[in-house]
Amino acid sequence: MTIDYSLYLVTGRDLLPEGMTYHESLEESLRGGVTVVQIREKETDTLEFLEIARESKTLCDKYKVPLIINDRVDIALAVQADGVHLGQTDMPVHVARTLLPPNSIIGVSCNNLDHVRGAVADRVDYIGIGAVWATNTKNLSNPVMGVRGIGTLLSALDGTDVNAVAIGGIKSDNLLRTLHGSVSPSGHKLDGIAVVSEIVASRDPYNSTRTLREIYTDFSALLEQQGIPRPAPTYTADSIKAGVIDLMRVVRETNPLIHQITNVVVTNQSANATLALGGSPIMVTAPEEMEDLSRILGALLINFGTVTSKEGMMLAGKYANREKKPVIFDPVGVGATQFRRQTAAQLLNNWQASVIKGNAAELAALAQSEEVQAKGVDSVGPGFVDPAKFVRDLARRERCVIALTGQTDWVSDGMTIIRLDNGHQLLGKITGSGCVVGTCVALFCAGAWAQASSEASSGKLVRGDMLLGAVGGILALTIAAEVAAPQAGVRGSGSFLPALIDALYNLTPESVLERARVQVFC
Ligand SMILES: Cc1ncc(COP(=O)(O)OP(=O)(O)O)c(N)n1
Ligand SMILES: Cc1nc(C(=O)O)sc1CCOP(=O)(O)O
Repeated sequence: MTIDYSLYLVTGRDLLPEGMTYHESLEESLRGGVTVVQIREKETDTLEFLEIARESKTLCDKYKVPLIINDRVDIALAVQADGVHLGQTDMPVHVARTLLPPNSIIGVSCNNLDHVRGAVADRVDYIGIGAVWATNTKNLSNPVMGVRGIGTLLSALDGTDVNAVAIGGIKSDNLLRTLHGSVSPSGHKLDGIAVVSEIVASRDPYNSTRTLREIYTDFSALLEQQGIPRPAPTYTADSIKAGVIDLMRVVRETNPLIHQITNVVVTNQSANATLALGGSPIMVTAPEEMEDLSRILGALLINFGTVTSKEGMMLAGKYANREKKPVIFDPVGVGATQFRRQTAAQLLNNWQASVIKGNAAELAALAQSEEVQAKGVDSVGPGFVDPAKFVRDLARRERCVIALTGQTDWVSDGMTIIRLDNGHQLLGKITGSGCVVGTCVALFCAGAWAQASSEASSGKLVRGDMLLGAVGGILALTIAAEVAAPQAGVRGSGSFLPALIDALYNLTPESVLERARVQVFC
C-alpha cells in the first residue's frame, strides 16, 4: 500500500479543548486533510482502547485515511487497522510482523543512528524521528535533536525505501523551518510530519490542519522547483549592478529597521553605518522583546563577537524566520573557542540564516574544514585554494547565501557564485570593518525583503533575493572605502572612519556602477 505520510496525526485525548469530543476533533482533522492517523492511548484500559480504535477506524475508512495503532498489536488486529507504531522498547518488529496480516504498515521510533540502522535492517515502512523540538505532550527520555539531528538520521536512509516523519513540538510557526532545516546534506528530505497538540488541542482542528497542509505543500512545491536544473544563468554582472542600485534606492525610500544583536566593540559604528545608508538601527538584546520586534524589523543581524544573550539570539532568529524576514549571521571568531563552536551550532539548529557572512577562518570553522586557520577573530594564511567551490558547497549545505569576505569577496547561493574585487587596505586598519559589512548586508537584504514583501506566500523561508542583498551590502562598504580613503582629510585609520561613514551617506548609483568589480560564475 502506498501511503501519504505528509500530515500524520497522532491522537491525544487528554489535550482536547473543553467541550470538544474526540469524534468531532478527529473528523474535523480528517476533513482538514490529515493523511495518516495513529491512535496513541498511553493510560487507557484495553476495553476503552478497543472502543476508541473501532470508532477511529470507522471515521478513517470514511475519509480513506490509514489507521495506525501505537504500541498494541492486539488492538491493531482486533480493529483491522492498517498497521502499528512501535517504540524501541515495544514488541520487536519481526515478532509484530509474524502476528500482523501481510502488507501491514510497521513504523518504529528512532532517536539515533543505531535505531535507524536497526529499522532499515528490519525493513520497516517508516520511522518516526524525534523529538525535533521541545514538547509538553510527552516526557522525553532523550534530548531534543533539532533540525540538524533529523538531517543526520535522514542521511542514514539514503538508498532505502524507508519513509520518515519528524515528531515533537512541530507547530505551524516552526513547520517551514523544520522542513527546510532537516533536509540532509545529501538532499534527503522528510516524507511527513507527525503532530499531536497542534491539531488535537486546537479549538479549530479543521483550520489548524489546513494551515499545516498549506505550509507543507508550499515547501514541497519549492523543493520540486529547486530540483529542476536552471536552463540559463539568472544573473550577469550588469544585472547585479542594476539590482544593487535598485536595492540602494529601496533602502533609502523605506528606511528599514535593522535589528542588530552585535558586539560591544562595533555597536556605535554599526548604528552610524545603518543611518548613513538610510536605515534605522535598533540594538536590542533582551529576549522578552524579540517577538514584538520581529514584526516590525526589516532584517535581523546576529553577530556573536561578544555573546551576551544567547537566549535573545535564539528567539530573535526564530521569530524572524516566522515572519520570513532576512536573518544575517556573522559568526565572529567562531573557531576560536569550543563555546563559540557550540553556540553557532545551537543557533543554526534553532533558526535558518538567510546569509552567513564571515572571513575565511570563520567559514572554515563552520564548515569543519582545516584549510584556513584562525588567530582570534582573524584569518591567517593565504585562504582557500578554491574559494568559489568552498562558498558554493557551504551555501548548499547551509541552504542559505554564503558571503566570504577578505581582499576578494565571494558570495554564493549554492548555484551562482559571485566574485567582488572592491575595497581599500584601510578597511583592515579599523576595528570591526567586517562587522559593518554584516550591517550593510542586513540593510540591503532588508531592501530585498521590502521589494518582495507583496509576493505571494511560498515555501521559501525568507522573502526577497538574498544573494543580491549580500552582494549589495559588500559593494556598498567596499566602494565607500575606495571613495573615502583618498579624501583630503584622511591621514590614517582614525580619520578614515568618519570619512567612510560620510562616503556611505553620499554613496551614489553612479559610483556603484562605475566602480563595482563584479564577476559572475555559474
Ligand atoms: C510517528 C511517531 N513517532 C514516534 C512516536 C513515539 O513512539 P514511542 O517511542 O513508542 O513512544 P510513545 O508514543 O509510545 O510514547 C510515535 N508515537 N509516533
Ligand atoms: C508522541 C511523541 N513521541 C515523540 C518522540 O520524540 O518520539 S514526541 C511526541 C509528542 C509530540 O507531540 P506534539 O506534537 O504535541 O509536540
